[in-house]
Amino acid sequence: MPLCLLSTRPPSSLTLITCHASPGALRTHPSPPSTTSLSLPPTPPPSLTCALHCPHFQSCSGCTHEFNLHRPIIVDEATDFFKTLGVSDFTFDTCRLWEWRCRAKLAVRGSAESPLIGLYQEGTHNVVDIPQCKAHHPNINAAVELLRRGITELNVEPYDEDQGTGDLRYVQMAVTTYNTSLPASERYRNGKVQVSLVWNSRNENSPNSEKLNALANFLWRNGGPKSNVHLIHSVWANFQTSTNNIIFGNRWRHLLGERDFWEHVGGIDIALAPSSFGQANTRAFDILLRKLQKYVPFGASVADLYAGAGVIGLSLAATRKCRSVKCIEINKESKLSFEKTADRLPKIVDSSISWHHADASKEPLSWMVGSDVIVVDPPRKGLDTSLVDALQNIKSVKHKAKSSSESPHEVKDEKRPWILRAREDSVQIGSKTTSVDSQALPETLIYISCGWDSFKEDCKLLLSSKAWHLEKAHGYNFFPGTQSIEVLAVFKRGQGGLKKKKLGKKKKKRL
Ligand SMILES: C[S@@+](CC[C@H](N)C(=O)[O-])C[C@H]1O[C@@H](n2cnc3c(N)ncnc32)[C@H](O)[C@@H]1O
Repeated sequence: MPLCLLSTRPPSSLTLITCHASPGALRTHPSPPSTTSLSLPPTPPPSLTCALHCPHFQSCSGCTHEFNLHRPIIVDEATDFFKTLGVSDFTFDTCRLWEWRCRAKLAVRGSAESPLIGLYQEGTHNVVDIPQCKAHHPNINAAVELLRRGITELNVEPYDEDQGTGDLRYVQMAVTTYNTSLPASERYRNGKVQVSLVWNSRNENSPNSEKLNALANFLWRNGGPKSNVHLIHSVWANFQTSTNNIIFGNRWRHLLGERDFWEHVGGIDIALAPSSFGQANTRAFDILLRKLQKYVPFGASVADLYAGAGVIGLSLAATRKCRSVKCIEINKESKLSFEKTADRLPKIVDSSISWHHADASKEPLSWMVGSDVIVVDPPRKGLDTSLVDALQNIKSVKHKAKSSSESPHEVKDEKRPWILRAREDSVQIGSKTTSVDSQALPETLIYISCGWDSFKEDCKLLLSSKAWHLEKAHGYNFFPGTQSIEVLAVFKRGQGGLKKKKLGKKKKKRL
């Protein structure tokens, strides 16, 4: 009997919705338990075919609903929301339902004899072990089991939050599914795991670093290329001694395996350092990127705000032959990954590409003016207020920009420290002389959101200003098992609906 049937939680919806999961999504689900009965069991209702079937559902906080994974209830709300705003063709892509998570940050607690590696129980700091997590890529679960063995055999003490003692605090597991020596159909299943051990010490010279090296060697010996099952891509250490809730410290060390971690999404090879933001659902992100590309005109100039390692901007540079791409990101650690990715773009890409270490909320207009398309992909809390303000007042920018032929970030006698810092940490790739109309205002705003509530607020604010209207919206099942969806919304400048109505009236008069 599937474990979900033992659950005391009611199904999240009593209505049975037809399962629209693509065959690819369903194929990856573990086969149902074999039966000794000669007669075939009745076909399960769709809610069960698309159910989580995870033994940790009751205790783990990672998933919040276990039925109808293909269609979180929030999709109905999103469909209605967009309809009231004039977009009646909102689409929702089901994506992969199980084993979708290629990036996980897990707490390590308990004892060396009995380690707990997993997520906190809802509302507590008690860690729940999740060895059979159904959301994880299977090789994350396998690497977690290997780590568990290593901790026990080498007597590595997990972190004790109350005392501030112990060695291993967290582990980040990131899977690369890009291995060109395998046929494409086998790459996902054979993903390799980059393991980052978050170690409770200042640096690699601290007294407990021998244990760190021993643990890294254990993982490499038993999961590296010379082991029976090659599972581990590389091992990294991050050093963190702070008592707050921030997982990573500032110091990273590459210990074993390949230094560079490559993935292939949005038509390009991307490098991702463990310190840089990476999307957890690689395959769903690829589907979203391919849709996004269709909304960017060929040859456009693009500003990619909240850019991380610049994956979106660089994918657009390559696939839409953009005139220029400007990526703005607050995390300095993403710069190196951006440079590596930009270096591997096809040689025919002839855009002016730059990455800026900057806070997008400071003088946001200066990043927008001169671009045809703005892409924003903020964290869950949504856009910074100053950015919403700037987008709302975009029309009034024209004459301000006219007073200077250069963007504020280019001014020669600049004294503002954050702009000077941003300049120092910036990277320019390709020619800077590409002709960009420095006074042009963006015509398209593409908003990618992982926070539905904040998106709704930002969306209402943008539309209320009448500076933008909503043209299209798509949803993606980035986090099956939860009520979160990823949204791709396309806004166009001005009041499209009103214009159309006026146009309609004129036509009628002529008739
Ligand atoms: C959801 S991630 C998106 C990253 C990237 N677009 C991608 O898909 O890989 C949000 C990014 O915004 C960055 N960020 C957060 N606040 C920021 C700010 N005020 N200015 C610039 N970047 C910011 C974070 O460091 C993170 O890399």
